[in-house]
Order: sequence, then structure tokens, then C-alpha cells
Amino acid sequence: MGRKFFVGGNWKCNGTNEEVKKIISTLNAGDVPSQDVVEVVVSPPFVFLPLTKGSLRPDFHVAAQNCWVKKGGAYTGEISAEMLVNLDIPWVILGHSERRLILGESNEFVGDKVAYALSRGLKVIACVGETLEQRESGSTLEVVAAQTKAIADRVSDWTNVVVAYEPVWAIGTGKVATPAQAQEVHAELRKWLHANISPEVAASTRIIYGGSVNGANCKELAAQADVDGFLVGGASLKPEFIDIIKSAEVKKSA
Ligand SMILES: O=C(CO)COP(=O)(O)O
Repeated sequence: MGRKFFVGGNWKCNGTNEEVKKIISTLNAGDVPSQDVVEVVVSPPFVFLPLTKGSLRPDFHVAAQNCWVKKGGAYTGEISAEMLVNLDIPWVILGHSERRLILGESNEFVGDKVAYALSRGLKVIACVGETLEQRESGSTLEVVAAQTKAIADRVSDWTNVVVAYEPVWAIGTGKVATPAQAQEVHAELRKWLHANISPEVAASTRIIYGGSVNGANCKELAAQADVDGFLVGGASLKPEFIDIIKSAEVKKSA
């Protein structure tokens, strides 16, 4: 079975009530391929999840940008997986590099979060990626394998997992990975899944790319064999997000 193209929009910590309404109306008016061709998921900040879910077109879905590592309770400032399920939020992004690096989330902590969110019935966009220093020292594959292993050690069913490869040096920098760089890591990640989990999981798990994706560079990236979509930051707040969704057509005609 083919891997359906996946385009996620990570709005990060951006937006006012008015701006969010504007983004949603732009998305709602966008002419995009059908749900058979592309799965679209947008991820507003927590406080805008109900507004977004309530007014977004039904063929697009929503994701939270994080959730707590276990059942909710006395964890001030946290949002639990149970709450997301209660609000009918189907997806959550976990392990984003901004949380790993700024908030100190370890591979193991991210693995625990992924396992817990899946156990509650959420679908997970699990992020991995190396820093510039790690790439320059030649440890890219080792880093992404260790991040993936910490998830694999805790998760047995990968049906509801999308892996986002987001090299830290490409995030918010305008310095997108070349199609060859993205393809290389995606292929290695798939090889890792094949060797360490199963051929079936390797063949069916979507590996999406994130880091300075925009309307101009998305088609060439989408054409790579192991690039199954994108996780978009800055450009997901702009009308060009529609063009990025349309890059799914590249796959259809491949
Ligand atoms: O971090 C990202 C998506 O999660 C990528 O961000 P940019 O697209 O702004 O580089």
C-alpha cells in the first residue's frame, strides 16, 4: 500500500485570535488535491485548537504541538493527552527540536510521550533531526537513529506514527536541505526501520521533511522517493501553504 502524502503546518507560538481566523479562512478557500491524495494537518497553539477545529474545513485536521508524558494531574502548565482526546483533537506533534533543545526534552522523554499519546488513541508526528554541529561532525545518522530508537523501544504499533525529519540547521533559517540531503537521511531512516522494526513498518511509515520548506522548493523535495510530505513552520502561516499542499500532485504523477 502506498504512503499517502502528508502535509503538516506547525504554527508554533504564533498568532492572535484575528490572525488565526484569517489563516483558517485562507485555508478554507484553498483549492487543493483530495483527501485520497494528501492528508493535511495544521497545528495551532493549544489555546486556538477549539477555534481552529470548529472553523477549519472538514478535509483538514488539527494537531496539538505537544502533550504531557503521562496521565494528567498535578502538572501545572501542562496539557494531557486525555484532554486532546476529549476535545477530539486527533494528532499531536512530539519531540520537536525546539522542545528537545530549548526545554531539554531527552530522547527517552520523547519516546515516553510518543508511547503514552499513542496509548490514548492520538496519532503522533514524531520529530527527529540533527544540529549543525552534529552534521558537521558526521554524526547525523547516529543522532536520528538514536532518536528513533528511543521511540521504537517504547512503541510496537507504528500505524499512527508519522516521522518528521527536521534538521535543526534548516529550521527557520531559510537554509533548506537539498533534495539529495533530505532523500539521503529519509532513505537511511527507512533502512533503520526495516532493519530494527520490520519491512512492513519501513514500507508503510511516512517520513516527512521539515526545515525552511516553502512554495518554491517543495516540488523538488516532494519528488524524492523517500520524502512522503512536509512539516512546515513559517510558510504554514502564509497562503503559500496551499502551494505546498499541492506539491502532493508530484507524487501522484510519479
Ligand atoms: O520546525 C519546523 C516545522 O516543525 C520548520 O520550521 P520552518 O518551516 O519555519 O523552517
